[in-house]
Amino acid sequence: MAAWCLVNGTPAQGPERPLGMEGGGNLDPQSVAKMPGEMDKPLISHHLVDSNYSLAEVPSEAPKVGILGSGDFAHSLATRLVGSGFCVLVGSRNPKRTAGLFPAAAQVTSQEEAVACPEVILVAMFREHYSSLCSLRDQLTGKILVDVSNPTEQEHLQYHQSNAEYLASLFPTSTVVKAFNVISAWTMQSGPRDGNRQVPICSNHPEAKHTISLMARSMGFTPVDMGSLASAREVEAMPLRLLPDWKVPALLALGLFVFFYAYNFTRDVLQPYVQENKNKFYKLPVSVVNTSLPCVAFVLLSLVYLPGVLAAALQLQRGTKYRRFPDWLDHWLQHRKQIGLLSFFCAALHVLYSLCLPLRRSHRYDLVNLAVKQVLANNSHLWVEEEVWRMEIYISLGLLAFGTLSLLAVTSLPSIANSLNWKEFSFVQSTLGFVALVLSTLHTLTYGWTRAFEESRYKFYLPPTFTLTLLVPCTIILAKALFFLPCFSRRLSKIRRGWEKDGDVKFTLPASQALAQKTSHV
Ligand SMILES: Cc1cc2nc3c(=O)[nH]c(=O)nc-3n(C[C@H](O)[C@H](O)[C@H](O)COP(=O)(O)OP(=O)(O)OC[C@H]3O[C@@H](n4cnc5c(N)ncnc54)[C@H](O)[C@@H]3O)c2cc1C
Ligand SMILES: NC(=O)C1=CN([C@@H]2O[C@H](COP(=O)(O)OP(=O)(O)OC[C@H]3O[C@@H](n4cnc5c(N)ncnc54)[C@H](OP(=O)(O)O)[C@@H]3O)[C@@H](O)[C@H]2O)C=CC1
Ligand code: HEM
Ligand SMILES: [Cu+2]
Ligand SMILES: [Fe+3]
Repeated sequence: MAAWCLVNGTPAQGPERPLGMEGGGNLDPQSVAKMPGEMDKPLISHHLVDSNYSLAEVPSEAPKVGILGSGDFAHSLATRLVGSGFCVLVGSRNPKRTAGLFPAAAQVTSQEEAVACPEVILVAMFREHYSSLCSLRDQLTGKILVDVSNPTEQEHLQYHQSNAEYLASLFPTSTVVKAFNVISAWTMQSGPRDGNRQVPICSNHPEAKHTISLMARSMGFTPVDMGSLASAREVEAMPLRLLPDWKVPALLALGLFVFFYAYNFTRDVLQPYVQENKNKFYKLPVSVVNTSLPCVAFVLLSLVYLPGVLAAALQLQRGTKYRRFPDWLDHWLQHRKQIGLLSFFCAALHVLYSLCLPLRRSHRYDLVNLAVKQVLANNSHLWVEEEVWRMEIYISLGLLAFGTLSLLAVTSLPSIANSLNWKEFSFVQSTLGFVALVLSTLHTLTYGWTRAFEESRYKFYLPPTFTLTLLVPCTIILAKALFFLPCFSRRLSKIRRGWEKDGDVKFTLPASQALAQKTSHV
């Protein structure tokens, strides 16, 4: 379109073209040639570092960028851009008042002056004030306008047109690019420390998008192409979402905690109070929490491995892998990472709480009281062999389970996950994760021992808490064992290689591969 042709009057010189500044002729070839490789070095461009200039004396050949607005975000943008070697012009309705707030190198002037020279203008204002810029329309013709705005949740619902598209409709002769809205003023000012913050960018003009991508890159961000300006609404919704993938798993964990806490409160505090008139309220902060947390961790861990079993069962029953799983299962499969990490978090808290159990004063009083009782009863040696073994074993199994879970948690860090190949990652996540589930189950079983069968353990007719948690994991372990039987495992591996029960394709596996499949999957 015409607007864009004006900006990019000269033909492209290759992918590392400078920031669309060639039109103005104020281009520094050296700094441009270095740009992509300089990301890991300080972001101040060479002439600012090497010279004895004060920052106020920016060489005139630095690429020029205009900013409209003098608020918080404008200030952060100006600071970052000056630090990245740009010549910044800030356009304010009241330059005298605001000039003192900006770095000396940024020139604060009237709006008209700020947009006269630069080819790129960042609009750091709120949507409702865009229309006040209409008097600048002629001067903005052919220039790139960058919309950095974030709508509030209410605005996002109220307007069907994104802020960027609205800006584009006000300035049909300019090119509008959506960028930088996901970055907070703080990050913008301090700079991304790991040089890895992503900035989604979209525009209807590929050249303008490319220009702003290079600009983002030289500011230390990683541009992500989001396509045309029609995506702006989606890009504007991004900062409105609060940890979207974590919402359901976190609510699930919270719900389980509330349930188990109420259950344990009823059994361990309410029942003694009501039926035996004993005051056990001291158990609320540590004891009841440490009976609830491990149950949450254990249930969440089994919920990580249950959907895999359900998926396999469904495939076996349907006799094909070419039918979509139901939505709930699909969604569940996709949230296993979050559920698993929450399980790890609860398990880690359980470990810390468990280690602190003997530190409590209540525990010391219990010990002393027991000792006094022993003395009065004239018992010199208290040692129940079975109890000793039970505890040694369940503690050890708990430690092993937690160690294995830690491995899973570590490999889910992106830096570690990226260094593993697919097979290694799935060995840790799928195989070791299942081992962790088995170890946790054994830990819980040895902790529970015969208590599930003792009538005195049923408070208010409620069974001991751990019995509630065992059903799902035991089902999973049984199902996995079942799928390991040759008749099921052979059928499952055939299905996963594309065989269909009712299909025309007859599929047979080479014997050696059938064996490998059997051991790798279930
Ligand atoms: C502390 C912790 C951290 C975790 N971190 C991560 C993480 O970073 N990333 C992550 O993804 N998960 C993570 N998880 C979740 C979990 O470890 C993984 O999802 C794990 O791979 C699940 O293993 P699985 O054996 O149940 O399922 P999978 O091996 O994924 O298999 C699930 C099901 O998918 C189907 N399937 C498998 N292969 C095929 C095929 N070729 N064709 C068709 N269908 C197939 C089958 O029905 C199978 O049963 C974490 C868990 C924990 C506890
Ligand atoms: N703060 C942040 O962390 C982030 C902000 N953003 C976006 O950046 C934009 C600016 O945000 P922010 O800097 O925080 O807001 P501020 O309120 O601090 O700044 C807005 C600026 O707009 C200018 N302006 C121009 N015309 C008008 C007008 N008619 N009425 C009022 N002000 C006008 C003002 O500058 P002057 O008086 O000099 O003309 C004012 O300083 C918003 O769209 C926001 O969504 C995006 C990402 C992060
Ligand atoms: C270092 C590792 C661990 C240690 C030292 C440990 C220790 C303990 C202790 C001391 C108890 C008894 C709590 C009480 O007296 O109320 C217990 C119970 C339990 N633990 Fe662990 N544990 C560990 C790891 C785990 C892990 C990884 C899980 C599962 C994810 C787990 C699940 C449970 C469960 C379900 C109970 C039964 C809770 C109840 O019903 O009272 N533990 N553990
Ligand atoms: Cu054009
Ligand atoms: Fe979701």
